[in-house]
Amino acid sequence: MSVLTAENIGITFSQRSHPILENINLNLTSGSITVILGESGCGKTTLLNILAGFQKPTNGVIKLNNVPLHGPDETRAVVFQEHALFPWLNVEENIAFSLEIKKVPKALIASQVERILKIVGLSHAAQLNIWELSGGMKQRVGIARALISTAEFILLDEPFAALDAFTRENMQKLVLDLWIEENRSFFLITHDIEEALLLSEQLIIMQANPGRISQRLELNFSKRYRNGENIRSIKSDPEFIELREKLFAQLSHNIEEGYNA
Ligand SMILES: Nc1ncnc2c1ncn2[C@@H]1O[C@H](COP(=O)(O)OP(=O)(O)OP(=O)(O)O)[C@@H](O)[C@H]1O
Repeated sequence: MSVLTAENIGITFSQRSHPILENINLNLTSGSITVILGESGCGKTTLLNILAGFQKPTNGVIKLNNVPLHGPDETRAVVFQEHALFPWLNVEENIAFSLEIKKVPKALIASQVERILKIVGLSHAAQLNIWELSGGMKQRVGIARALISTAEFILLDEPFAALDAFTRENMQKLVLDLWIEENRSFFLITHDIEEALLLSEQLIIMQANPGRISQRLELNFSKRYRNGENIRSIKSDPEFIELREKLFAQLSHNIEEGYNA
């Protein structure tokens, strides 16, 4: 089992006097699903960039199985909020791109792409151009590109922010299905309290100025989905609603405190 660890992560940007992140400690184990929830500007994307190896922290270290990591590598793949797809390539070419670069044999690429298209429900759209896709389909291509890699850790930065409520719930279902079927670790940033509650085994709540972890919750709503309960039934459960309202009140209090600071 692999573990990606953030140890005492802090970062201060040179043009700012105060730290953006301070003393962040995290453990992501393979097969787990972790969600980060926090107000705008508390440093969620910065933390994801540090975990991905795109950004170097000022303090602390990212480790994989206790070995320090010093940049991006094949163990971590990122799905961005903006789909970051290549508009001049069609759906299957976008998904195949990273394998083409590595000069993987054509037949192997074709079978991998076919497998991943099936997993994300896009087999019918393999030949479509990117501009012919809906927002949800584009985000499926983004996820497919991460899944075709061998990355054990899939890091998703607010992947569904731009989607309507129905498509969003469809995508939440896709993430849960992938988590159940693929033995990988998912780390997802969201602003959406319902999404955070539904998708996380480990829910990390962050506060701003400096960005820090204010709370960690172990939740079982995702496990209830794994055990066969449907998403609407979970989201309308009184326990879910009570926790949603509690977190809403808590986060709005944090934001008001931030305004008054
Ligand atoms: N490279 C950088 N240089 C200077 N400041 C930066 C840099 N990257 C991020 N910041 C600042 O760090 C803070 C945290 O930004 P970040 O995007 O990580 O927050 P966030 O919680 O993801 O926000 P949102 O939810 O709005 O996307 C912001 O004030 C941002 O302006």
